Amino acid sequence: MSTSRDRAPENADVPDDFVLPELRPIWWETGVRARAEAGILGVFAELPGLIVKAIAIAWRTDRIRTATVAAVTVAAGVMATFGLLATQRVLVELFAGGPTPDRVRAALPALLLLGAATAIRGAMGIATGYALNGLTPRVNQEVERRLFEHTTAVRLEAFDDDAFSEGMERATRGSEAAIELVEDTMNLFAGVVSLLAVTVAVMVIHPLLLLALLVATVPTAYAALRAGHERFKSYLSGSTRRRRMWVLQQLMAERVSAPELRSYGLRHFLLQQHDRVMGAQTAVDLALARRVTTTTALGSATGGLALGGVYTLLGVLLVDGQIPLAAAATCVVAVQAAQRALTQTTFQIDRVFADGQFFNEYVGFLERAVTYLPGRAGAASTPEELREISVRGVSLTYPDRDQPAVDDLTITIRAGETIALVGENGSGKSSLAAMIAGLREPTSGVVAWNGRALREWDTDALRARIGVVLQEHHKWPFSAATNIAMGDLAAPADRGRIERAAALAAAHEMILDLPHGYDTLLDRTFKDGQDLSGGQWQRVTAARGFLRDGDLLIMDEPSSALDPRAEDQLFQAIRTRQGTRTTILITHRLANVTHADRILVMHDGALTEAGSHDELMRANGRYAELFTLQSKGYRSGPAA
Ligand SMILES: Nc1ncnc2c1ncn2[C@@H]1O[C@H](COP(=O)(O)OP(=O)(O)OP(=O)(O)O)[C@@H](O)[C@H]1O
Repeated sequence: MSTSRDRAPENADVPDDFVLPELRPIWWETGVRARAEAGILGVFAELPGLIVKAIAIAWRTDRIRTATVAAVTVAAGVMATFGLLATQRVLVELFAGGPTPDRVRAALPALLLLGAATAIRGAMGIATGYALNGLTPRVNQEVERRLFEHTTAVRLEAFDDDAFSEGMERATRGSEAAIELVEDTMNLFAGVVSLLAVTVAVMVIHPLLLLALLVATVPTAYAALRAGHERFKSYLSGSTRRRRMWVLQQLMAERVSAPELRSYGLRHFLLQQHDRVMGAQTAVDLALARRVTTTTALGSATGGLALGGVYTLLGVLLVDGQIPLAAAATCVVAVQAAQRALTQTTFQIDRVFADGQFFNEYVGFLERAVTYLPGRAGAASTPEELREISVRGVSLTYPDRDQPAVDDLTITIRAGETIALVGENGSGKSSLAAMIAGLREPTSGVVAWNGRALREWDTDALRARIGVVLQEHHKWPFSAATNIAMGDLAAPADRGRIERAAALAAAHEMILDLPHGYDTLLDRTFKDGQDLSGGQWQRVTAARGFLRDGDLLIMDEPSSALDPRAEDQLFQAIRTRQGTRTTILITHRLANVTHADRILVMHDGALTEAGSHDELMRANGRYAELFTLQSKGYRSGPAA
């Protein structure tokens, strides 16, 4: 009997229920979704509001360029009207009776006028492009800057709110869409002005021709909008498939999945899933191509028939002597100009609508972000050197959680003390430390620095006095030296200081061994970039905390990935702070906390024991139990 082990995974068929589950809707489809759902009438209803928004950002960013684009576009439209009227004049003269040289001579002034109008219009087109090219990068800068001013200032709580984090992703796309929205709006404006120009010219020549113009252009324009609608609808219906494709593409091409893909022989499995999803997508794309071709063909056919009708009407009017030959010929030119302007306009309407949705996300996000900005109680003052931190009746409950992570906790820490926070996973140590560091605000109670609540001090000045080495540290994509220097960017980057901080964290020798020493770029995404091991990263992170040399240093699990020698070196460095600087140390390696002035034991968010190592061992409580448990592992040798 053959078992699954006998079959090579390369040849195994993929069971149906292995297909990827549906992913949550993706932000970049916002515009598409809204466009597909709005229908053509909905688009027209929302368009004015979006246009006003686009003009408002452009105006705020650069009034001169915005006004230039608008004025020059209108002027170009006026030139287009002149051009058409001049065309008609030329034709009137050319179709008049008499010898040809005389007719050409008579048409010459109008011909010169036509040449001038065309040249000026061309120059204005260049001027609009120039002003627009100068405007959009500035819009981009302004919009992006505003976004990141908010994302870097909001309280950490914002990142716990799913809607906020998702909104941030969308807003990033929205900030890019701002340029497109401004460009689309200006192009739409140009299209509408061209249409108006043709309309005015045609009305001047003969009012009846306006009707002819409408009949000849509306079916094609409607077909273009409908085809656009079909495309959006099809795109939306393929959204789940596309997300699956996207995940599969990542899984098959990324560095992180590469080792398991090979060791479990997942190549065939993933390729088969890819074929399946891609096959379905291709079928949908082909069906769409058929529908779009039919719609545009129908539109063109109707437009062609209408145009035939218009030409017949022109013929009848001509024969009847109601319009001169020149006017009829100009009408033919005008219809062609109107069709070009209409193609531009319909295309831009779709784009303004779709890009406008993204920009709406951006605007909405900024409005929500304001509610997450840190509040201030009165004028904030600059904190003096730490004398005492008091935590009074502090609780913290995370959103969507019933149980508080920290529950009515009160402690006082005096300057120079080394405090160890210990307790089982999830007991609330990191949450408490985050509140002491001013990174999170308590749900109730107060954390005070020298007797005044943290929120009463200037946030930046307060944070400058605190160094935090986080359990979930960030791997900054900069050189090793910069990664450490970031601990105190206010001070000049001094290599000696950086190296001393690195030495305290057992990172100096290790960094010297890197290909470019302290200048080694710590990110493989970049050319010549290197990655570090978990423990090596932890040393760099601790060095950053030492460099800051704050009144208070909070170290959350700084040694979880360190080898015994590095760990010993790190804790010796922490001990040198004792008596002069304040340190809060969170660790599960209890052998490292025996020197602490006080050990605070947390359980389910509450403080259950406090005292020195000897006191807690004598008390024989939870700490003694955990310490004995851990030290037993070191004492007992291999089983006989
Ligand atoms: N951002 C968050 N959102 C929701 N709940 C959270 C968040 N961070 C922590 N928690 C929850 O709060 C509780 C306390 O977590 P905390 O990280 O403070 O514990 P800890 O004692 O530091 O744990 P560990 O020893 O594992 O680091 C846990 O139940 C955890 O699941």
